[in-house]
Amino acid sequence: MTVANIEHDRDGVVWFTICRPEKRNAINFEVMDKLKETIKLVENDRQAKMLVITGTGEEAFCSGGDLSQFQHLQAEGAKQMLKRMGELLYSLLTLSKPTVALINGAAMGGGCELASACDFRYAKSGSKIGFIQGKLGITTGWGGATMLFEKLPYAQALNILLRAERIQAETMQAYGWIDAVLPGNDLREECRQLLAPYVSQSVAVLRAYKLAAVEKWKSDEFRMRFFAEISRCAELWGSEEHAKAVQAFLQKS
Ligand SMILES: CC[C@@H](C(=O)O)C(=O)SCCNC(=O)CCNC(=O)[C@H](O)C(C)(C)COP(=O)(O)OP(=O)(O)OC[C@H]1O[C@@H](n2cnc3c(N)ncnc32)[C@H](O)[C@@H]1OP(=O)(O)O
Repeated sequence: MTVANIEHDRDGVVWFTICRPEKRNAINFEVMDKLKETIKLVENDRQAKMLVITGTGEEAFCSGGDLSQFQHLQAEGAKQMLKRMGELLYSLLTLSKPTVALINGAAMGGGCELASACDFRYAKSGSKIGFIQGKLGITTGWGGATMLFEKLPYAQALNILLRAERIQAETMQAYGWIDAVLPGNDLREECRQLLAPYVSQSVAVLRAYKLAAVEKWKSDEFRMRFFAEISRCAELWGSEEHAKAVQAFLQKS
């Protein structure tokens, strides 16, 4: 069974849908491979104008890293996993076409980092958003804090990270992280309507603006900060606090 679907629509939008509703669309290594393939495709396909990332089902957009798979990783394995997804989110952040996270339900942990790498975040009303890493005894491990500090006012970003709470989409819109809250009766159609003015532009125009926007993130200094965050998370991964929090979550659910 496929872990993610890749669809092209007639407007030039590529839809990447994580298909693991039974794990609330958690990201495992197979999802990473599919995401890598999709980012490359959108970057190189002359017909592709935009990328939308979403999840299957009503409950979750993405619940972050697959704890059932990643809990067994030793220090070096965890570091490699975090760096591998970090590279992917860095290439998503700096992609030369506009990107959207269509948040169809809860976004937790790394799910928030995936969404933070996108240019726009549209959420179904009532979705819960949680940069909850602090409560798991870790920090954002895929570059999420670095991206948050780029995209939100400093105190707002720090507030979200330090609280590590589940926050309603409507509140995250007031904080500036969500760009549009949608009713969600037909979420994809509601998203398509928001994208219509963008996809009426040529690929060349969309690409030129996107390149202007992401140039600042291509410096060595930015990459250094992005991957230093990942190394700090890797150091916390093997802590007793993290192991206990993951065990508690997996046993409860
Ligand atoms: C690795 C990178 C790191 C980072 O950089 O941030 C991370 O991402 S750490 C992971 C952070 N995520 C979490 O802590 C898990 C968050 N999940 C939840 O809070 C909830 O599952 C939900 C997303 C709010 C959905 O709640 P609900 O609809 O009530 O579903 P359940 O909680 O009952 O879960 C159903 C089912 O799915 C399994 N599940 C959910 N999330 C994960 C996950 N991240 N990894 C693995 N499995 C996950 C859960 O265990 C249940 O399984 P079963 O009991 O077998 O049905």
